[in-house]
Amino acid sequence: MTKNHTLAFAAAVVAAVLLPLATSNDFHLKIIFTAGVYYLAAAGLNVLVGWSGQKSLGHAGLFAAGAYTSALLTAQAGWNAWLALAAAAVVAGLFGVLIALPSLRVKGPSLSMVTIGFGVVVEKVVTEWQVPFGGQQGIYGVASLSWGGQPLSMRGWVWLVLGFALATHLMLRALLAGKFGRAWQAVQAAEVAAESVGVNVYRMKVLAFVVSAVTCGVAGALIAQQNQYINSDFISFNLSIFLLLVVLFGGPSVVGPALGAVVLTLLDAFLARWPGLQHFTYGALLLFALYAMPQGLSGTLARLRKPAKQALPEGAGDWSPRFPSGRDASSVMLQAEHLRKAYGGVVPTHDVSLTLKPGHVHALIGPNGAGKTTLLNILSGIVRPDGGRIVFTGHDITQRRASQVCVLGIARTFQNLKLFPAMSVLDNVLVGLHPHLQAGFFECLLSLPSARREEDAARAEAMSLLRFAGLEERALEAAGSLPYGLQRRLELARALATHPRLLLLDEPAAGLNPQETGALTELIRRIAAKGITVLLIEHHMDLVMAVSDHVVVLDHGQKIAEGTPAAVQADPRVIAAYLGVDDDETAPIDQPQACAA
Ligand SMILES: Nc1ncnc2c1ncn2[C@@H]1O[C@H](COP(=O)(O)OP(=O)(O)OP(=O)(O)O)[C@@H](O)[C@H]1O
Repeated sequence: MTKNHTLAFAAAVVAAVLLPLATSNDFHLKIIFTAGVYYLAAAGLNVLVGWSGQKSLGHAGLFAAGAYTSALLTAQAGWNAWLALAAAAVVAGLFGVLIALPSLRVKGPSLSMVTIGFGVVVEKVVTEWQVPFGGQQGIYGVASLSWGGQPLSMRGWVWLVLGFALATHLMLRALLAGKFGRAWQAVQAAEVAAESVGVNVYRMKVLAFVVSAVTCGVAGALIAQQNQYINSDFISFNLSIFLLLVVLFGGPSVVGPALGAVVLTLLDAFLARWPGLQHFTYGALLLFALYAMPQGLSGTLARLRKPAKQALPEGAGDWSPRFPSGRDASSVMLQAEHLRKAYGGVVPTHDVSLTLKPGHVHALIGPNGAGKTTLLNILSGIVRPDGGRIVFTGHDITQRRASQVCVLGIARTFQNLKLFPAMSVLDNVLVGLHPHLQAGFFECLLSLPSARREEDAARAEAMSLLRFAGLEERALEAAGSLPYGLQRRLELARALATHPRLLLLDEPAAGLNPQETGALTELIRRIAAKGITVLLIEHHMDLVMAVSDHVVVLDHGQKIAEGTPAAVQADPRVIAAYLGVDDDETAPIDQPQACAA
């Protein structure tokens, strides 16, 4: 924790202790309690919506799962109220898994649709089913939490919920500041890029959903136990919208849900006298938050504050790859055989075979539309081939997903940059280290010393890598604010952070000026000298000729030539493919511009 955060947190603890003592009016205490409960629900939902970028419109259903679990277990099965509260968290989490597993497999608005459906079904079930949910009358006799054998007073409830809120804040803050928070942000910014640096996007989305389900379930259970009663009036579609509004209005920072919960609970209490106005106001606020404050109230306030000057983290000596290959012309690092990919009538990969040797720099060239990027996508697991086989360091990776391919040691960059632009340069590189960080979910949530040590070591390593790539001074800047040439360099550094054995570069010099291209050539040479095998797609022939040991030429999805740069340069089939002329009309490729896209 920084000094500022420690002070702010200490102030919040003091306020949480004193605030309930400032009033004995039960109505006022209930408002504070309600704000605390909404904060709990929204804090988890913020992980899903604000951090991982998934929208849910049915979290009232998960609120209900927690509320009815605690109600049924205490009122009908006679469970201890504290145990029932824990069970509510578990049951809501299980519902979260059940919803997330199928709905997060597909892209687009499917999660929103499934969650709307879930919310509506839950509302109908608890309204219509007399047994066990008591129909519209609901369930009476829900046991209140007790302390020292006595049910909690209203003031006791407020202390309890504020204590839960502060603990939740601390845990989520620790979780979001580390590898999980970065991975969720990466998923939100560019799923394909996140997957290509070893983040299992699907698993991260499911995890975010489960976190949101658990906090919503606890919030629901607290409402049922404090009221000692629950019915379907608590669980309407409006609640789902309200929770989403708290998150969007508060903003996606760690304190956003707290700001949103306080402001909107007060507004809700104020507008209670005019129910007709309530929904109109929420709709208007939602529109206002979306259009005028895309970063929510917390983002707007943060922009007004002068940013604190941060010191650059220390590096950890010279950067070196963990799995350097010796240069060996007689062994094979990657063998691709008879690869094929068709998109309808277009066949960008047609029976392509390829051998990559450890420690070598291979180049893949060919005219526009020859199928180079498609081949790179297949090798990196982003596109599944229709036929053929790829064996990499003894593993058949033909049908593996990109994150698994990355974990085995293949990293890549993209023709069209895919950085995480709102994240810092340092965090972009730290996402690249994700597959090598061992700390588990609970270690990060509880900020255990093992997780903190690993995080410190990761930062030091990322700084060393940034120094290697010439980006050290830019470490704390937003990646999207770097000049284009440095963004390309950063994407390369992020790929290196995954500690690849094989680095795939898709047109790394695209859009660079001659000086930047020269610097990039130098960087690729240094990477190769460190023992990392490279496969490079490039249209800049001078770069290809300067760094490659071996060149493969594609045309119309087929391999038409391969060999040393000099041999390929003089090959009449290659010249014909580039110039689109007959073999006997061709001259050797000696002008870089002749091949430039
Ligand atoms: N997802 C897709 N759906 C349909 N067609 C595709 C898809 N991806 C690639 N193609 C087509 O496959 C062909 C090869 O594309 P690819 O991007 O692999 O070529 P390239 O050699 O990398 O070209 P460039 O040098 O211009 O980047 C093109 O005709 C392209 O339109």
